[in-house]
Amino acid sequence: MLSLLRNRLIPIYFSVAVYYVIIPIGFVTKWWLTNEIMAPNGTILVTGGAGYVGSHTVVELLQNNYSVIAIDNLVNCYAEKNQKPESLKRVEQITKKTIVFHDVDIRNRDALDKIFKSHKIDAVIHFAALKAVGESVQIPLAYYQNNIAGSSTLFEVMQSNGVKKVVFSSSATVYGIPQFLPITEEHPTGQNCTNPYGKTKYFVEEILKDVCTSDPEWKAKLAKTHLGFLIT
Ligand SMILES: O=c1ccn([C@@H]2O[C@H](COP(=O)(O)OP(=O)(O)O[C@H]3O[C@H](CO)[C@@H](O)[C@H](O)[C@H]3O)[C@@H](O)[C@H]2O)c(=O)[nH]1
Repeated sequence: MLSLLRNRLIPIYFSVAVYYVIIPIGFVTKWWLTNEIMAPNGTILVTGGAGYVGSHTVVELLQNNYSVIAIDNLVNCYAEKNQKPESLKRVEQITKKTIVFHDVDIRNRDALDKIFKSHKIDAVIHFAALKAVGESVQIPLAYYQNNIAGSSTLFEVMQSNGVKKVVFSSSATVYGIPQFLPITEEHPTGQNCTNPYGKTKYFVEEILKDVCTSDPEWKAKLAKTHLGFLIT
């Protein structure tokens, strides 16, 4: 009797338990972990991905198992001819992962559209912008063209490709001269912007608010940073 149990029944019950209980629990747990606890690891387009904050963000994304497509027009970073920007080469060294990179200007609608059509992009983190306060006073039109027209083109291409999630790298300059301290998310924006750079960030925030109001599928986060630190 004992040997029948040991030799036949226990192995059979054990196999049935593995097949019908343990393996399904494993699959359900994996599904639950990937879908409920961690956000599904999708593909993020990072504009201005070769810049200071952009490249650090790319490191975080890769280390958290997102795939990254970085675009940059190289106006404020170094790259040898036909090569990835130096900052992204270093990100690849740190993370031991590969970044898809396109040398593209966000005002170039056709090039942007091609990127959205050739990759399955889940969301965009938008850093590409001119960002020097003093320079923006001297060449305001360049700032309005790059930062506002560029962002608007990017959002149009996102919309026409059904990508409606964006994190926008704004700036604490949208608060202007603070009306109270510490500044909170309730602090008014755009009232005392002291320079064209800050105004471009304020206008793009307003564009995104209007887009989200017009279409509830759009989700936008406005990250206001100062000297690389997230303020609100
Ligand atoms: O039209 C443009 C303008 C700039 N860039 C690129 O965008 C990146 C911007 O990065 P960087 O100049 O290093 O600025 P950061 O200090 O990283 O600025 C980040 O943080 C600022 C707030 O502190 C935001 O205003 C900026 O949008 C955001 O990129 C650079 O690689 C540029 O080459 C573009 O691709 N297209």
